[in-house]
Formats: sequence, C-alpha cells, structure tokens
Amino acid sequence: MLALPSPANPPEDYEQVTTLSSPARPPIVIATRESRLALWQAGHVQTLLEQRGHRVTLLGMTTLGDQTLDRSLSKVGGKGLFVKELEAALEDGRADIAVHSLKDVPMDLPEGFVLACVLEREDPRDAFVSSRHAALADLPQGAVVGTSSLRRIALLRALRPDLRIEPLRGNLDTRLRKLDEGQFDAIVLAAAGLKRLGLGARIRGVFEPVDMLPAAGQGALAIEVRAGRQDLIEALAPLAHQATWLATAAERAVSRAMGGSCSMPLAAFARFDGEYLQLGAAWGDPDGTGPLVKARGAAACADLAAAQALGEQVAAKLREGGARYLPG
Ligand SMILES: NCc1[nH]cc(CCC(=O)O)c1CC(=O)O
Repeated sequence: MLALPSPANPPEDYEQVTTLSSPARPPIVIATRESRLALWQAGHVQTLLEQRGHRVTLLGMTTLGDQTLDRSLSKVGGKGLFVKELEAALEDGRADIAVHSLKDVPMDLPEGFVLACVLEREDPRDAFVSSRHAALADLPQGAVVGTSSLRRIALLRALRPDLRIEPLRGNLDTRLRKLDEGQFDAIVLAAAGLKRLGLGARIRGVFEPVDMLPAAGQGALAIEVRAGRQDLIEALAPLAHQATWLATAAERAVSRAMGGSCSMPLAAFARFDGEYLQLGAAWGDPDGTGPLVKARGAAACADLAAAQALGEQVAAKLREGGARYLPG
C-alpha cells in the first residue's frame, strides 16, 4: 500500500516543510553584543538555525563590559559583565537565546538560565600577532607585548621573563589598531576570534598548548536560554558538538573547583585522544609572582559527569601543587 505523508508517517523532510509553512511560529530572537566578533558569532548561529528551517532575528545590545574598555576586566566585575544584559533580555522576553564565547561565560549561570548547547570548537590556541617579528622567540630583549589577560601574562612571563607586558583591552579591531599604531611590538589574541573575522592572515604563529595553555572554553561558542524553554533546547540540540561539550565541561570544572575567579591566572585545556580526554591545567598567583603550578590527567569520558570528575581531579592536583582556591 502506498504510504501517504501524515504526522504519523512523515516524509524525510516533514519537519522542515511544516516549519517553513507555519507563519504562526514566531522567529527565534538572538540577543547579541554589537562587537564585530559577537555579531559574527550570532550570525553564525542564525545561519545554522535557518538551515534547519527556523526563522531567526538578531537583537543587538551594548553591555557594561563593552562600555568599560579603559579598565581591566578583573577590576570592573569580571566576565559576568558581558552576559548579564543579554540575560536580562532573555528574562523579560525581548530575546530567546544568547550566543556567547564560552570563555566569557561564568562557571555558574544565574538561577533560571542554562547552556542549551556548546558548538564545535574553532582553533583553541593563542595567536602571536606582530608586524615586525615572526615569533615570540624573535622578539628582542625587553620588547613590549600587549595583553590584559592574567593567564597570558603569567604564561608569557614563564616563556620570556625579559618582556615588558602592557595592558591591552578593547575589541579585536581596537587591539589590532593599537598594535598597528606602534604601541606594542606584538600582541597575543585568541586564534579563533581572528579566524572568525577573516583576520587569520594577521596570525604570525600559534602557540602550541604546551607553551601557552588556552583558557577554559577558548574557541568554543555556547548558547544560553532560560531554563524550561524546552522548545528552544530541542531546536538547538542539532547544533551541539559532543566532543567539544565534554572537553570544555572538564576545563570549566577545573575553573569552578579553583573558585572561578578571573582575578587569577588559570588555564585549562582538554582534547580527546581516542576515547581518552586529556586535560592539562596551569595556575598562577593572583599577583603574578611565583612559579606556575601545572597538573594534568586523562580519563575515558563518555558523559558529562566523567568529564567534570576529570576536571575536579586535575584541580585537586593543582591544589596539591600549591594552587589556592579563590572565589569569583
Ligand atoms: N576575552 C575576550 C574574548 N572572548 C572570546 C575571544 C575569542 C574567541 C574565543 O575564544 O572563542 C576573545 C578575544 C581574545 O581572547 O583574544
């Protein structure tokens, strides 16, 4: 007998057809910061959702984090600055989802919010950017390197104690402009952000994780929704990338177990080698003195609990090595 398409017996593209022909369904509104990188990231998620038949619009917002470019992030209230205003838009229904660089998402979200999914990771490494010098090793004694990241400062000091490290804030274009104006001999930025904005040609070299361990979540995007928005959680499920999700869960578990503060240098990076998740972490004193404490571990991580347990084990090793818990 010929099987006719019906809700009980859908053709392969049934989902898509009904979605496209259902004008009653409102679009998914993405709350986003208005930096070029944030807009690229929101647009990327928009495209992925549109490819799956959803209608999507963007709601651009300026956050406190974007307005306070003159002071170091750790002094004005930390990473939460970039996400709070987007969460307010989700709370009052102006928007449905927020797209974040996972690196900027606090370890514990406020009550009522969840990460619906983590997308496949871009290059997690840090990039060396300079017009005059090809690599960190080529910088002359005492050269000036721009970065405000406590993690990058601590790791750079370990590699090249002679360098002068100066603060550098602002969005990617601002940071590159300050380099081009001659304020620095070189700067260090996440490779992922540069690549996303088509600025990969500015990368003179990438630091391998053994030399400069990335920050927890670096290079990955996460999508935040209000807890209970099961409709959105289901719509977003196809965008999730399991390996990235487990690796970044292990990394974030290290940060959480160390207190989640962004006023101490902390690096955590995990990747799968076969079925084993290999996790490395490094911790430095908040005042930037003293040697780095390093730890690593590996485990077969098939689920979230195992990945988080690995992160906690590695954090425990950091503490055994002298690292201190510092609440955010
Ligand atoms: N701290 C700001 C920030 N948050 C995310 C990225 C880059 C993209 C990413 O890591 O996903 C950057 C810029 C940088 O660190 O150079």
